[in-house]
Amino acid sequence: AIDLSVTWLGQAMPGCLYNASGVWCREEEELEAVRASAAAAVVSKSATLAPRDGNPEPRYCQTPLGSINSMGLPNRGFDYYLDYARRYRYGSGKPLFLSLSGLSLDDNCAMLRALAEEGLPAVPEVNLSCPNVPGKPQLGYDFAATAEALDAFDAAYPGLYGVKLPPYFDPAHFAAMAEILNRHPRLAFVTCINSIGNGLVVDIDSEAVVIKPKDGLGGLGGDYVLPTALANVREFYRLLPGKDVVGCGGVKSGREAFMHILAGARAVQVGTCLYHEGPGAFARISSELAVLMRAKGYRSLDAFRGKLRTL
Ligand SMILES: O=C1NC(=O)NC(C(=O)O)N1
Repeated sequence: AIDLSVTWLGQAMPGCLYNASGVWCREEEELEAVRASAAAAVVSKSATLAPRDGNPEPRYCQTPLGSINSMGLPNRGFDYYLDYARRYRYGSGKPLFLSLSGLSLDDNCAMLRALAEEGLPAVPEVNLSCPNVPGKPQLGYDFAATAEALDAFDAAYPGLYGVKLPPYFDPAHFAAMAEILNRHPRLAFVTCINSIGNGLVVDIDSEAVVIKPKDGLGGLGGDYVLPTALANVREFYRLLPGKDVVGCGGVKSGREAFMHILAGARAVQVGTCLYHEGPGAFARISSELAVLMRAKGYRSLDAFRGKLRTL
């Protein structure tokens, strides 16, 4: 039989797939639908301290090659997701991750401290990479600010945590970021990647952009981002010994999930595809991955994780 289970962060997951933060996870009903599906874990929409309406619509658009979004962190506020984490059925064997995207370092630390006080099994995934709050740069592209933030996170939160990284595009940046991340032993995982920020999709019929915020600039997902996502997974898998890399970007079938794991991913998140297909995508992609593994003679993910061949 094919074993798709994953053991990490001191716990076991029944499979390797779950949602990308932001997709099918803003409302409790959505979170519960993911948990009830073949997804192996659940991550909540990035929380800010206070609830947020987010950016004006239209703010999401699907294209033949994926998606563009400038949601602007619409979310129910941290207390809503903390309350869900208090009532979450951890016995289901599916871990709960809480994505945090404070609008300031103080807000991120306040949320981390509040979570720590609860002593819940929920694991924070701190978002260093939202590209869509007007006027706010992606923290993960400011190395000094990231270094300062991680020191503050270590002081605010005693447990294991992860960060959601933006895509990097230069070996010097992979190295610089890895040097910072490797200073933090309780930073247990990085999720690569968030959307490729500030793309522009043009509709030639209307001769206009397709989303309203930022005059049409938004984060790209889907087929557009797969090679960049795989590069970030493979580079950080090599550069962060002892840490896990969660793959995110361009997964729409067993094939891309296989690629991410081959590149080193411990687990794999699904975003754009989930947005359109719904939580049924997890059973389909899992089945496709199992068929692929069987054809290749792999019985578990450990048999091929990180074994991408070079030439
Ligand atoms: O981190 C984020 N990445 C995205 O692509 N969009 C959301 C958002 O805009 O809320 N946040």
